[in-house]
Amino acid sequence: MDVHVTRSELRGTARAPPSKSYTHRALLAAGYSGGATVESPLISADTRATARAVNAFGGSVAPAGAAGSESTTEGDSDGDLGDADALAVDGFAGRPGVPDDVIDCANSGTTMRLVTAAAALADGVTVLTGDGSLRSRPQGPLLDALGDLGARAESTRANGRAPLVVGGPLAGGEVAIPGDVSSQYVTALLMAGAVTDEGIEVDLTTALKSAPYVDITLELLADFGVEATPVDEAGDPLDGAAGAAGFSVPGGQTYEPAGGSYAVPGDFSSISYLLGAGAVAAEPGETVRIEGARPSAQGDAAIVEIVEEMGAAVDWDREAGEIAVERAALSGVTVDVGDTPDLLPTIAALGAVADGETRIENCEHVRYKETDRVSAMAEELERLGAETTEEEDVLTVHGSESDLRGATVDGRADHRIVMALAVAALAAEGTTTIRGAEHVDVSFPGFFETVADLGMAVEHENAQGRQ
Ligand SMILES: O=C(O)C1=C[C@@H](OP(=O)(O)O)[C@@H](O)[C@H](O)C1
Ligand SMILES: C=C(OP(=O)(O)O)C(=O)O
Repeated sequence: MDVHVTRSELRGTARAPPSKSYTHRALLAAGYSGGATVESPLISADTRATARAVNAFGGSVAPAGAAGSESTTEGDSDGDLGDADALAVDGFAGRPGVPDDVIDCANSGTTMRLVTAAAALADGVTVLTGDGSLRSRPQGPLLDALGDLGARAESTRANGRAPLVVGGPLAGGEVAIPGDVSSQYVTALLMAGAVTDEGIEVDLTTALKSAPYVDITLELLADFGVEATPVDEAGDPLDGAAGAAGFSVPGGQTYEPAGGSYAVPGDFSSISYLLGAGAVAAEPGETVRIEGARPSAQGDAAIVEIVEEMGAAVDWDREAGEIAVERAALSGVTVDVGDTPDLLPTIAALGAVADGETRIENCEHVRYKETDRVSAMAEELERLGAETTEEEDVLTVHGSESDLRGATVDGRADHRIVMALAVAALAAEGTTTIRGAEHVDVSFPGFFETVADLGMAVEHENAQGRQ
């Protein structure tokens, strides 16, 4: 589906969608438990894939309060989760069953990594696959780690990519893994390790990128009563994942959230587009307000400071969970995205609108996402008239040389590229057509409706024409 975005001014209040990262973990943790309710979950294409996996392992995920609250669907289905504001999860109590069918992780890297480690606990074989994008992403280090721990963990094409074949059961042990490809491997091993007999010690062979995502895992595990600890070179405990040399999770633990339920906070990666849109296009003298922005372990909350550093007036009431932003003339910044890869598209889009140079450093791992987001943003922003320079580990957007004008851009079948281009389109002269806009369904299903409510001039085009 194409959308046409015309330069426009925004005002008003939007609500951030719930966090994708927390929702994946909460659904799987509830699956590892005897059962739990997940309040205010994100229901999107990616989190439905995790719900399907929980069902496939013998659990069930269904809207809470729905008649019977039982999944009435086949084991590998996500059922009809609708837009439920709570999900009732029946767990498989630490022992995933052998799925009846292949698990389709669709477009979701988090699902594939977390579910691969869960599959290694089952007494039998699980097959996992996904869409073309997911089948091109690296799984090798996780497969090697599970293999070293004694599980069967193979890529059918022997290229470290899905389809994957995983067989257990895994008892636990000590294993080495690189930290600079994906933090999701560590998250996967910690979540599964808690229900092994022996526990798992993870030694990092390279420094951890995307470390705040492991902090999200540690925070959620603690809320489910599960202990896991980052450690330094000497094996001494650390407060957080930053700078960790490894992680330790004792086995034989039980997942159980206090009060039987877990509430998902708002998503700061999604907030980055709303905040960016406000900074670029709020009506002069007016604010764009974003609700659902309570502090949590999310590294992507850094977008608040980044937008401020670029010159926008931002007021974050942490207790109320509300951010207000006013438009300003933005200037370029230098940002290290080692901890915050998902912010790269947003920062690049803001850099194209800003005056001066925006340097986005430490971004090699951003090439391993739904698409190579470094190249994707460099090329698509150029179509809008921006100048960019791409190095392996750095993306530079030369804002002062940019005079953005509407054009047809390709969302690359990647939700974050689509949303970031929509932010840039707000400042481009005339109308920008974004191809593949439906992919926002991966993390922010109501994105275009939400920004239209704030005043973005947006028209959808499907087979029936413009709407
Ligand atoms: O664990 C998570 O929820 C995620 C971790 C990050 O991936 P990497 O650890 O692969 O960088 C991030 O990019 C992804 O969107 C979500
Ligand atoms: C990379 C992302 O997610 P995943 O790794 O789960 O596909 C993302 O949401 O930007």
